[in-house]
Amino acid sequence: MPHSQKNIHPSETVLSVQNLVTEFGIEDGVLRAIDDVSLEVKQGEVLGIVGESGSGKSVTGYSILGLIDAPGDVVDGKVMFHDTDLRKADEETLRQIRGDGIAMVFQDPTASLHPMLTIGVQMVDAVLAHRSISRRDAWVQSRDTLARVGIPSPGERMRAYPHELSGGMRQRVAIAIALLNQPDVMIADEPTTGLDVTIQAQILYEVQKLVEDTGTAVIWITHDLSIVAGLADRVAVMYAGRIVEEGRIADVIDRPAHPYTAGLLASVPDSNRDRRRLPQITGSIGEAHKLPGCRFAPRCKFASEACEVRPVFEEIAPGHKVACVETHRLASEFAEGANV
Ligand SMILES: Nc1ncnc2c1ncn2[C@@H]1O[C@H](COP(=O)(O)OP(=O)(O)OP(=O)(O)O)[C@@H](O)[C@H]1O
Repeated sequence: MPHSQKNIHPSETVLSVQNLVTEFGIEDGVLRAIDDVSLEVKQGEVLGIVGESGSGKSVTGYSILGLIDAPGDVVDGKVMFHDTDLRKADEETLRQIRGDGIAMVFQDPTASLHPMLTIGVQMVDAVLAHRSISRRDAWVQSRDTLARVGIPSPGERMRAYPHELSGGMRQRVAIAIALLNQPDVMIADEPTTGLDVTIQAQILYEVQKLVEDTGTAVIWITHDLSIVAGLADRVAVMYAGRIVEEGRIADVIDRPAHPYTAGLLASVPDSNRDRRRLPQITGSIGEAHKLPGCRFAPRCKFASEACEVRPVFEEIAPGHKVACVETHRLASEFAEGANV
């Protein structure tokens, strides 16, 4: 079916993650890399997952797809893809769903491309792994998908080897391969990091168009809030393995309710807003995974004794959730700022 003919049902939840916990055995015990993570995406929706290095974004993506290997293990939670519980699915079902139902684009495009095979051969094989169509039709579909992600002269690029393409082109090829079988969900893990900002913007624009045309739901993982600001419908902010804030992108950007989100926003250069009143964050995640209470407390200017208990992740406005007992102090700081 051509992409544009796919029926889009924007209210349909395609992927739902409930209370997911993934741990790694490490030298001095167990690291709970993600701790009670819940999220969902609907058809045609873009969810951004944002947080600094070590916050658990990639582990979330890998856990969804059942790609966590020893010494790691998904120890609790549910991952529902439509009606299939992926944690209970057998290897054959998972293999079919990976690529065909949920596709992942990894941080390093080179890692997912075979250096000795042309782009065309790799794409055609990826189509034929999931579809019984002729090689010629698979070739045409591959070429058209390259064109959709903005690759010029796609027929010629099909005959090229990965090393003959620039980093930006290779990344587009990786995204095209992920989209080849019209997956219901694409999980993209920092796929534009390291690319020139103009090329990043182009790729984001093309992804947005694709989402509109095909209804593919996208989970876009990044440490850069400004990237999801222009791309996502909703955003989940992660810190040391937990989601600390989630909501519609405009709500989170205009009224951040967690001091960590406010700190991330403060680091985004934005000439249209006065960010001087936002609390800057210093330090790093460090040993935060070991804290039983709020893991951000050691870096938070609003921290109090109340933060020694794990904050409840609760709704503060329709569709806007936060895990912070001192969020009112952040809000009053904003209010004071508005009066200056
Ligand atoms: N194979 C592993 N063994 C032990 N710990 C791991 C392993 N993979 C990830 N972790 C730990 O899990 C935590 C979350 O890592 P993750 O890669 O998901 O973070 P991230 O937010 O994606 O960061 P980055 O942007 O650097 O990729 C980190 O503390 C990391 O050290």
